[in-house]
Amino acid sequence: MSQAKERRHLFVFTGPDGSGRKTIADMVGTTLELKKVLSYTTREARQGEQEDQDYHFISADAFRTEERNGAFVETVFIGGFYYGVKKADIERLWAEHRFVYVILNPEGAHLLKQAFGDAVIRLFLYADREALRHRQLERGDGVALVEERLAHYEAAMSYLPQCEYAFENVDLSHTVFSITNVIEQYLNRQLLNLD
Ligand SMILES: Nc1ncnc2c1ncn2[C@@H]1O[C@H](COP(=O)(O)OP(=O)(O)OP(=O)(O)O)[C@@H](O)[C@H]1O
Ligand SMILES: Nc1nc2c(ncn2[C@@H]2O[C@H](COP(=O)(O)O)[C@@H](O)[C@H]2O)c(=O)[nH]1
Repeated sequence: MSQAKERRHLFVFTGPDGSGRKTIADMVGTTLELKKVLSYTTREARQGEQEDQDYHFISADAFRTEERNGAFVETVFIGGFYYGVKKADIERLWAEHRFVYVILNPEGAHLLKQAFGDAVIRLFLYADREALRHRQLERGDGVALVEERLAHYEAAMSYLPQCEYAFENVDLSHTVFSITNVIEQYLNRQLLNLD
């Protein structure tokens, strides 16, 4: 079997907080039947979030133990909580599905790129600061939380040039359509290689 037939990809949806990563990743993932790699976090589930669907919610003690055991390929500490992705989860999904996706901040995207190289395709989503403020306030996030997230806006935006693709998320359907087309090219390449 040629190497091309074995090619696996991890699509990383990244960008500033509130840029539409979760909404778009899950819409594209559902359309293309991609499997999602779930992060572990020590924060509480928010209203509407579900265990094993949005995150694996675990205690800080359990997180630290797993971290000591080397389970995580990357971890971050944000707003007083730990977040991380387990290497074994990626490998397990890759064993059955060659195309999987994950939603991370730019720091996590960078670390996954370092860990998995060409297998990682970073899709950077963004919109202007005012649009992000408006969208987060509209969904009911508190002013303080929104402003705290926006304080990291410029730092997150500075990661855009390093990503394989960038999309300004103005019209949601248009963004989903554009990203679906990009990922489909990887799926089609895979099919061609199997001929
Ligand atoms: N193009 C768009 N136009 C208007 N609203 C949008 C658009 N894209 C996403 N949204 C809305 O913006 C909000 C933030 O989107 P989402 O939660 O997907 O972002 P995120 O990058 O995952 O950020 P966070 O981690 O803060 O949730 C949601 O309410 C979502 O419905
Ligand atoms: N580097 C990582 N970043 C992660 C991970 N899981 C989520 N995130 C990012 O953290 C912030 C906060 O998320 P929230 O759901 O609490 O609002 C956001 O930017 C996420 O994309 C992870 O495992 N590693």
